[in-house]
Amino acid sequence: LRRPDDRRVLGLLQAHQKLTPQRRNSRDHKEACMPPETPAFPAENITAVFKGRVSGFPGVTGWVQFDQAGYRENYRVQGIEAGVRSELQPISIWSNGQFLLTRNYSKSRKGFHLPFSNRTRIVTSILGEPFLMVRQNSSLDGTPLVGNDRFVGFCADLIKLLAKDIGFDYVIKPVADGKYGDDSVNDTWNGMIGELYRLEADIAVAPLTITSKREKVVDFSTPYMEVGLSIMFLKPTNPESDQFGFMKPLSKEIWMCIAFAYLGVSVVLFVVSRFSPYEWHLNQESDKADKVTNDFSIFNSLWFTLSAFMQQGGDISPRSLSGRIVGSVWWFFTLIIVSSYTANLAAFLTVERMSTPIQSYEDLAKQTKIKYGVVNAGSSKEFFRNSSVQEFRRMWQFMEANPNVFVNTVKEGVDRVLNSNNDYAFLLESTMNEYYSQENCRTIKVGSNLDSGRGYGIATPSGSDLREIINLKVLQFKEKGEITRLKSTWWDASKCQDQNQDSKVCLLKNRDFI
Ligand SMILES: N[C@@H](CCC(=O)O)C(=O)O
Repeated sequence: LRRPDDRRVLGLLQAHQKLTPQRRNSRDHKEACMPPETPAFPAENITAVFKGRVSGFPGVTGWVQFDQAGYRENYRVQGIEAGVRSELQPISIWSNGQFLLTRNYSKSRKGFHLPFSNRTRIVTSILGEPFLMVRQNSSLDGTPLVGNDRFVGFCADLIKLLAKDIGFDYVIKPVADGKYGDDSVNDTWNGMIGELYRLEADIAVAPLTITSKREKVVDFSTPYMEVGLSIMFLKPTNPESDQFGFMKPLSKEIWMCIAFAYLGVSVVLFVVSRFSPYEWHLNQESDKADKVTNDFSIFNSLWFTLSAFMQQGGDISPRSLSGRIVGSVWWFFTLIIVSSYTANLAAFLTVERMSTPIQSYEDLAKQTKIKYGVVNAGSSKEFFRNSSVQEFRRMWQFMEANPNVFVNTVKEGVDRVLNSNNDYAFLLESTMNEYYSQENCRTIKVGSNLDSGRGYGIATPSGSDLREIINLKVLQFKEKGEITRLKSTWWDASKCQDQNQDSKVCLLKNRDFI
C-alpha cells in the first residue's frame, strides 16, 4: 500500500467536504458513531478505518493511516501486515482525531449515513427490454425527446417514482461499457458496479442481481423483483400432419419387433401343430371323409395370429395343448401391445404433440449437440463459475471450452436462439425470458428455474446518503403494489395467448410409454 489511491477513500473524502462544519467537528458525534469493533488508531493525520474482507480472514477489522502527503504511514489489520489492501472496505475516515464520515455499518448503520445532498444524481442503468429503452421521438406528436424523457421502460418508471418520492433530480446515463458488472478481468470491476465503485454514478436502477461479491463493493437495497435463472429455447412448431401418423404412438423399433414376433409365432404354431398328434383329426367334409387333416397350415397359422392380434378371434383354434400354449402366450402379448397402443393414441389425439428436445437443465448438461450460453459480465456467468453443483460445473466446463457460446447482451442471446436451428439454448433470467417469449411468441421458457432466491436490487456506492431512504421506498413500493403495477404495464402476458392456446407443450415422450 503506497498511496490512498483507493478511489473510494478519495470519494468519501470528497463527500466529506460537503459535511457541515458543526457535524464535522462534533466530538459527540465521533463517540456516537464509532463502530464498536473499530480498533484504537493514532489520532493524527488522516486515517481510514477499514472493515477488512481478506480472503481467508473474514470480517477482520483494521486501520490504515496516511500522512499529509497521502502516503501510507502506518498500517495494521489484525496482525496481517501486507498485501490486503485491495479487498479492504473503508468504514470510517478520521482526520486529526476527528470523525469525518463512515460507511453505513452493521447494527448502528442508521446513525451513519451522510446528510442528504440535493445535487443532481447520475443514474446508471443498462439498455435492454423492457427495463430501459431509448426513444428518439415522442409517440404522441413525433417531437424529438431530450434528457430523461428519451428513456422508457420499467427502470425509467421506477427511478421516476423514487426521485419524486424522495425528492432529488437525476440524469439517466446508460452504462458506458454496456455491462452489468463483474471483476473477472484483473480483479477490476466493470459495468454498472464499476461505475458505482469508482463513484462515477450515484445509483444503479437496472436488472442488477444482488450477489455476495457485489455486495462487498456496493450497497444494495432489498430486492424489488424476484427472479431465477432459466432456459430459453425455440418454441416447437406444429408438426406436419402425415398419413402414417397412426404409427407414431409406438416407435419404429417396436413395430419391427411386433412384425418379427408375428412371423415367429405363426411359424412356431405351424411347427407345433404339425408335431402334435392332437392337432390331426378326421376331415368333416364329405368328399374328403376319413382323411386325417390338420387345420394349421402355414397360411392358417398366419391368419390365426393376425386375427388374434386384431382382437377378432378366428374360425379355427388349436386343439393340442402345445398349440394352445403358443396361442395364449400370443394373446397375452397382443393384450399388452394393443392396450399400450390405445393409450398412446388417445394421448396423441387429445393433446397436440409438440415437445422441445430439452425439458430441463439436466437434459442440457447431458448432451453437447445443443449449445448453450449466458451473457458476459453478469451474475449468471458468475453463478456457473462458482457453482459446486455437479451439473452446473459440467455446464460451466462446456461453456468455457466453447467461448463462442457467450453473448454480450441479452438481446444478442435472444436473437441467437431465434436464428438457431434448434441448436442453441440461452440461459437468462426468468424476467427477460418471459418478456421476450411474450413479445416474439417464438421462444419458450423451458422447464423450471435453475436456482431460487435471486433478486434485483437498486445499488448505491458504499456509504451513500441515498441508501437508507431507497431501501425504505422500495419496501413501501412493494407493499403498496407499485412494483406489481409497473411490472404488469411492461410484461403483457396476453400478447401470445392465441398462439399459446394451440401450442400446448406436451411433455409426454414416446419412450415414456414403451
Ligand atoms: N441480471 C444479471 C445480468 C443478466 C444475467 O447474468 O443473466 C446481472 O445483474 O448481472
